[in-house]
Amino acid sequence: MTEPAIDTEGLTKRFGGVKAVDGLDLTVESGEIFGFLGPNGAGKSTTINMLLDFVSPTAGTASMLGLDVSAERKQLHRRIGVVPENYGLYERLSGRRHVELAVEFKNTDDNPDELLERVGLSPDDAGRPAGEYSTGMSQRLALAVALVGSPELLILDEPTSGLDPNGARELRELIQAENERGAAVFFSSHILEQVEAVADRIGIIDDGRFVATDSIEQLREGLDGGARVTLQVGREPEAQLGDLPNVRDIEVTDGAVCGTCLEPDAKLTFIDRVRETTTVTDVRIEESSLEDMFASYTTDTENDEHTEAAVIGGAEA
Ligand SMILES: Nc1ncnc2c1ncn2[C@@H]1O[C@H](COP(=O)(O)OP(=O)(O)OP(=O)(O)O)[C@@H](O)[C@H]1O
Repeated sequence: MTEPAIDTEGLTKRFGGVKAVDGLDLTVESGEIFGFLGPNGAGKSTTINMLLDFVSPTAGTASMLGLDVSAERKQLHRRIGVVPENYGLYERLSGRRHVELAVEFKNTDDNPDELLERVGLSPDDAGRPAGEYSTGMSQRLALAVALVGSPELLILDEPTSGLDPNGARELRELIQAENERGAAVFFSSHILEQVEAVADRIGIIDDGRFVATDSIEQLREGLDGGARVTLQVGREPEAQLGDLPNVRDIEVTDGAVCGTCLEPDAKLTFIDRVRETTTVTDVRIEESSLEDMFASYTTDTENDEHTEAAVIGGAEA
C-alpha cells in the first residue's frame, strides 16, 4: 500500500499561551493536491514548519511519505520539494548557482537551465545574483530549487504571494504538471481562487483547528449557501411566496423580489410563482461566493452548529 504523502495525528504547537496549532489530524493521500486554507494567524505556517521539522511540536506526530518528519528528516528531505514561507536565498549567488547546489545536494541529473526556464526565469536573469531579484523572481527561483529531483511531494507555503496574475496562473499550471507526473502537492494560501483552481481537496484551518475538509464542491454544498435570485417586477406580486420549498429570506422591495434558493429547481419554481401575478422584467442570480464560504467557516461564531453540521462526512482530517 502506498504511504500517505502527509499524515499527522494530534499535531499541536503552543507558543507560551498561544495554541498556534491545536490537535491537527491531517491525511494527504499520495498523488493528491491539497489546499491548506486559512485566514492570517490561523496556524498554516506553524503546521508547515512542524512538517519540515523547523519547529518541534508540543504534542502529536507527523510523518511524510511514511517517514517520521524529525527522526528521518534527512532521508525525507531528499524526496520532497519545499518552498517555505521564509526561503533563504544567498544574495551573492546567481539563480543558476542556487539550482546547481540543490542538484548537487540531491545528487540528481537535473538540468538547472531547464528548471529555471520552467519557472519563467530567463537565462539572463538566471545569471544575476539573487540579491537583485524582485519578490516574484525570488519566488520563482525558490520554486525551481524545490523542483530539483522530481520530488514525490511538494510543500508550498503561500506560493503565489509574490506573483503577479500571470505568475500565479503559471504556478497553477506547474502544480498540475507536477501532479500529473505523480507528485502530491500540499500548498497553503489565504486566496481561495488559487486553491479552488487546482486542489482536489481543501482543508480550512482557523485558530489552529480544521473547521472543514473536503472538495470545494462538497464544502459549498454543505454550507447550504444557495443562490440569491433577484427578480425585477412590473408591480408587487400578489402571489404567496412564503410556502415555496427550498426558498428562504424572501424580500419584496420597490420593483424587486429577492429570495435565496437552496436547490436549482427552487429557482424555477420561485420565478414561475412570481410570474403568476406580475411581469418579470429581469432576473439576476448570484451563487454563493467562495468568499462567503470562507467567511462562513472561519468567522461565523454564531453559526457554529451550522458550520459543524457542514463539516464533512467522509474526509479524514
Ligand atoms: N514563533 C512564534 N512565537 C509566538 N507566536 C507565534 C510564533 N509563530 C506563530 N505564532 C502565533 O501562532 C499563530 C499562528 O501563526 P501562523 O504563522 O502559523 O499562522 P498563518 O496561518 O501561517 O498566518 P499567515 O497567513 O498570516 O502567514 C498566530 O497567533 C501567531 O501569532
